[in-house]
Amino acid sequence: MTSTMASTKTDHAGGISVLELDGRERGELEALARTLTRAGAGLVDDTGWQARARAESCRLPARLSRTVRAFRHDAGPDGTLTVTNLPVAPELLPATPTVPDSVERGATVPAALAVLLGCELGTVIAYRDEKHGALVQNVVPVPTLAGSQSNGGSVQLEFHTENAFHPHRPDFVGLLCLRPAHEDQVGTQVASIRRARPLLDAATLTVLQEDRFVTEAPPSFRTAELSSPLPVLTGAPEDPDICVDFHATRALDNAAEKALVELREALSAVRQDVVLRPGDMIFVDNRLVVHGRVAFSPRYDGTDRWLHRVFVHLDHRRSRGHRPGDGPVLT
Ligand SMILES: O=C(O)CCC(=O)C(=O)O
Ligand SMILES: [Fe+2]
Repeated sequence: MTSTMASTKTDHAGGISVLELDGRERGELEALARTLTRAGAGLVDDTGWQARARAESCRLPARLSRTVRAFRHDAGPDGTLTVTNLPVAPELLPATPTVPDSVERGATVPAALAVLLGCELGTVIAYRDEKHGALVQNVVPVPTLAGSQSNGGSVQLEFHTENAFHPHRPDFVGLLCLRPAHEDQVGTQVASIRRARPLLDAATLTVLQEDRFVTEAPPSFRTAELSSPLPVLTGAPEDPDICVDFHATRALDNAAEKALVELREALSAVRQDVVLRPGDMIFVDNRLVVHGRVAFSPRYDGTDRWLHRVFVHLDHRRSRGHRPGDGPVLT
């Protein structure tokens, strides 16, 4: 299935939810983001700036606010929300970065937009061992990472729950497109367990709910090497959460391995490819949806695909033990 970003908000039956901002809403949001570029030290990772962004997020256009809050309450069968026509002007951007661990420290208009929308959804957080703990990260192709299962790669990125190994993984992942891929068809891929579950038989679902899987941490996370044995599906059996990374999760026995293969097939069958264009921001409910990306061919000449990424938690307090100094960055 392919979803285009052309429509106004669709209902849940017709594909993933899309909210297209109108010209007035886009203008209001641009003014708000511009205010934030001048606030405080003008740095996203400054706690004073973040407090200001939280306060300003109360002034989002009402329709956007309503849509984000409804999505937070229930992310729907596809577990994703895409907001389009955000005020991003690709012609005004610097060259797409090409270095590993690239982040956006400056409170630019796109960085402010990503944080504003993230604040409306919950609390924007980051991880110390990933991209220097910066709140706004760049998803860009990096030559030395081309073949890697990371967002700097350009090979097919396997379906994953973001930071699946981490006890406080994000509740939501937001990806804002600044610059599209050359092919104009490089898709972020999403697949919801709410769509895939009906394709799985009862015995497979039972195995997936048992402590028969371990997930490795990426090499950059030095603190946690391997999760304890855990289920892939948790919570209400008729509407479970999913936590799996098809690159990093291993089954502990043959039946569990078979269940993992079947889960992957079911998710692939309900997969949707989302081609993000400049000014499109997709939010993925990381408890219901796995995401990945198709392979593509970067040029590394400053014109490649460029996304900003933010992570959102709903319960900031719950991760306090992982947040030294009560800041937004988790260990
Ligand atoms: O490049 C994409 O569309 C998604 C990359 C990804 O999985 C991530 O940044 O978390
Ligand atoms: Fe990801």
